Amino acid sequence: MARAGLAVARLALALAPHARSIDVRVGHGNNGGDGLEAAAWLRRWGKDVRVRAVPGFDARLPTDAARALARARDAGVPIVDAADAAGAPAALVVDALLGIGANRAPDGALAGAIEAIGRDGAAGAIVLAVDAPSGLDVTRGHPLGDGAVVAQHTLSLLTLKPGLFTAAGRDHAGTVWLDTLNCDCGAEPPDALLVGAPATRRVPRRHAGHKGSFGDVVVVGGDTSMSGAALLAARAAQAAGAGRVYLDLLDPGAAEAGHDPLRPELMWRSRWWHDATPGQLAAATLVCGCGGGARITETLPRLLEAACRLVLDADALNAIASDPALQQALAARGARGCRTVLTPHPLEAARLLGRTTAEVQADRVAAATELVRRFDCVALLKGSGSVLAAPGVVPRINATGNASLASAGTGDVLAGWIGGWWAQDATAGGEALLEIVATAVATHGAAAGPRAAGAWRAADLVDRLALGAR
Ligand SMILES: NC(=O)C1=CN([C@@H]2O[C@H](COP(=O)(O)OP(=O)(O)OC[C@H]3O[C@@H](n4cnc5c(N)ncnc54)[C@H](O)[C@@H]3O)[C@@H](O)[C@H]2O)[C@@H](O)CC1
Repeated sequence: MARAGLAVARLALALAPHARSIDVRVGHGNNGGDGLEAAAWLRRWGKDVRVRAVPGFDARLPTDAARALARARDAGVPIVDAADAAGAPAALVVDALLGIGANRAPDGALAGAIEAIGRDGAAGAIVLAVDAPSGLDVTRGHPLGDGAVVAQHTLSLLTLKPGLFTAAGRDHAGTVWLDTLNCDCGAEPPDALLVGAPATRRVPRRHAGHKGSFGDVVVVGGDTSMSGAALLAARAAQAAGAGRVYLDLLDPGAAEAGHDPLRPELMWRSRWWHDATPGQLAAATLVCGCGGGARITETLPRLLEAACRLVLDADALNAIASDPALQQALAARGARGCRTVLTPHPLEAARLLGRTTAEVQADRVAAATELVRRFDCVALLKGSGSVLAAPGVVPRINATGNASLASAGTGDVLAGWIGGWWAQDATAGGEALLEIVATAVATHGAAAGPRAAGAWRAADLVDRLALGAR
């Protein structure tokens, strides 16, 4: 706790070196103890620090935290009631109300203190949460009650927690920092791992390569009035570096157009899904479902049967969710050595699992893992902090991207982008396939830029991805 408090105080100083006045909001557990230790350090360093504690906190403090309280008092830190609003507003607020011990909806004085931090933040204070924003379920990433602290920074102690990175977690945690406090936590198996930025391509583009060396992608989708979704996926597959990209539009009217004037490199096919030989189906990487509408359903029995590498998105997932025979066909693919990547958003995942979207969002890692268990696939559950799961592998959480990607078509771009990467590394399965998808998701999110500013038009996003892929 002493080390944790020092780490919090150091980060507070680094984040807000200008801050003269600092409020430390303290609860009745060890998280409060960390806050008290930090308050003592900041006071020793000459800051105007106040502890605002929930009523009766001192009677309930665990032993270490009670010692921290004594140290804060010895350092001269004033300790006032959480509801006491006297004094100038603080420039920095340290949230040490509840940490990983939070296990139910805060109420009473604790809920009031969480609201007060919200008001401080709205008034311009920097909010630094100790270990977890108070009131957040740090495993699953959602508030336990009506509200949880919204911090600009969270200092995670010992380990990172999945709920800081997925569901609503990112909106509450802000920038996440880690201090392991010099403890070796490596012995415990992780619940999930963060996706890291790829250093290099797994498969280099050799000088002696040609277009046939970098894989074929076939995009099957684009029912009436939705051909744009399939076009975006095809353009993204090409931007990823696939050697040849084919577009099989299901809307006969749109297919007649025969080419994409902005990307004439794309090759248009009609009913390829029906006419391709088993060898062609086995050789290509299929991206199926983007804007697929009702017509996608008739393609699925053949593609599930014969396509060796299949990315299933959007309407393909909806069609499978409503048809037990297709579900069986999907689940049987793995045993034949056929690989599948599912890319559902939470509603599509809910349909596949026969649950509500809220149930999926309540535990995103569990939902992705369940998709893998049922369908023997790699599952990518999209949304803030996309979760990736594959058989026998620790799930991953992607930390790139932001709400500028919340616009129509960016999911189609992602499906094609994944297909384009996979086509170049066609033998990958298992963990290697998970890494390919992780890389694709991380780069797709990173292309959004560091902050959510406005919204990306999906076609612009493809151009940005293409630049980054070179
Ligand atoms: N080895 C460790 O576990 C370390 C723990 N540290 C600190 O200790 C914290 C965990 O401390 P605690 O386990 O004491 O838990 P907290 O301080 O997070 O919460 C205190 C207690 O409040 C109760 N509680 C949970 N939800 C509540 C609610 N809604 N309303 C009222 N009471 C509620 C729980 O019984 C919990 O034990 C960490 O987050 C971290 O800040 C650090 O000092 C580093 C080392």
